[in-house]
Amino acid sequence: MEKPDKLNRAKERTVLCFNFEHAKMNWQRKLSPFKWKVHNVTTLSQAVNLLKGNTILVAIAILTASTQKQAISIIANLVSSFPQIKWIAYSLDDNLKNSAVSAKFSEYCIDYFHYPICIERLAHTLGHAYGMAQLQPQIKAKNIASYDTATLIGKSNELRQLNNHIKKIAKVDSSLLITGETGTGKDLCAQLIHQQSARANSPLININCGALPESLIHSELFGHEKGAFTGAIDKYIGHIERAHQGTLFLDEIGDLPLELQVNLLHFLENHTIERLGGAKPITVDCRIIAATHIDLETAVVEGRFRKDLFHRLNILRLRVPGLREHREDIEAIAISFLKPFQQANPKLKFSNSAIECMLSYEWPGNVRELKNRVERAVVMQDGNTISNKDLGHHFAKIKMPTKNLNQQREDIDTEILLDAITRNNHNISAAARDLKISRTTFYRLIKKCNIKL
Ligand SMILES: Nc1ncnc2c1ncn2[C@@H]1O[C@H](COP(=O)(O)OP(=O)(O)OP(=O)(O)O)[C@@H](O)[C@H]1O
Repeated sequence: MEKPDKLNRAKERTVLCFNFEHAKMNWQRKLSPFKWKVHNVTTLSQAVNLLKGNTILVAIAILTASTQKQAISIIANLVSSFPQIKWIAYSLDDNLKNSAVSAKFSEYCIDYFHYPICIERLAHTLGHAYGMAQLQPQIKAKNIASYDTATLIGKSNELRQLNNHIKKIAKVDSSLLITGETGTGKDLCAQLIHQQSARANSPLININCGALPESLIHSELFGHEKGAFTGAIDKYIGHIERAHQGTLFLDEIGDLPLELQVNLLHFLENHTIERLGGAKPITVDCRIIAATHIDLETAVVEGRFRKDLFHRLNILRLRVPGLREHREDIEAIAISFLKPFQQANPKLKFSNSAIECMLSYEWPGNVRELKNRVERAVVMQDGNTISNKDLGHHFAKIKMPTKNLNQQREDIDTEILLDAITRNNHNISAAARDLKISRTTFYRLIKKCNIKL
């Protein structure tokens, strides 16, 4: 077994932790004594973005009986695109019930654990998997283009305009503020701007200001020197410094505590930072993109956000529309979210009722909600067709609009006309005679029912 003390001098290794359960588990704390750096992801696109930018050789999938089907489908996709990765499955249930699906795990995973886990054994398996993966010849990830999630799907005027603005904004280096409701695609826009900019070959560092614990946020952003505070056993390079020559994306900027807003403003004005406990300023050259789903102008008026920082960030502005503002893109976006799952099951599709429900829903959680609902529906559906019920409780209750009398009459007329046309080998005069109506009336009805001859 690998003992933490023996690993003190070992190089830190990286493991991807795909948490299908969104369960709160501090894997970093559990595995750091064994010199593992843990990257947590909960969605396919997060995993792909991470794997595209990092050499990761081992991954753990955390699942339960209810998420195993979704998990195996996603792992199968990731294995075909990133074959270098050795997967280990960890079930939070004591056993996986669906034997057909669980058998698949032996195809894709080198080991399987179930709750409760022995962390030393897991660390041993991870070390073994890492060593095995390193012995493989360098395999280049394939099919990555098909996973290139940094694309805004949609042909509506709103998205066309958004893409145009992105192109223009990518050409310049000024600070940018992206606004829009939660889940609209602000993060995706920041990725696109970075990719299309002259800084594309340098890092895009993404910080969620709302997700960092307040006690850590200063050292996470600005870094610290060894011994700067109790527990600072090593020097730590902060996120801002790591964005040197690239782009720094400050998500949920409205959540940044006021005292750190001062430090950030200082950086924006001087392009220098000081690590905690450090004496000398360090110059950092990076483009700043900030995003918020709250109204920063109101936050300024209410004293929750510094006016001077707001003006520094708000040099360029990009508003991402809510999904209900570009409904015509819903179907195409939903189909794009189904694509990764169609690699495992090519017959998978949406029913007409599912599409109609998606088109009429308000989408308060925007594209992210659509994505989550599609992933959920893939797990819930029984055959190959996703129904409105599979999309969630709310969708099961949506009553499909009933057709009015005229529409129903038109349906019946269409059926009768088509039947007569087929019976009479497409001879319109004969079909009209058959129905005891004139040719003119027949043609009028064909036009009314929109039948293409
Ligand atoms: N037009 C689009 N086409 C395809 N995928 C999209 C589109 N817009 C958003 N997405 C996807 O929707 C998900 C949510 O988008 P994103 O994380 O960028 O939203 P956000 O506005 O930054 O959310 P938050 O405010 O919560 O940070 C992501 O997986 C993103 O790739």
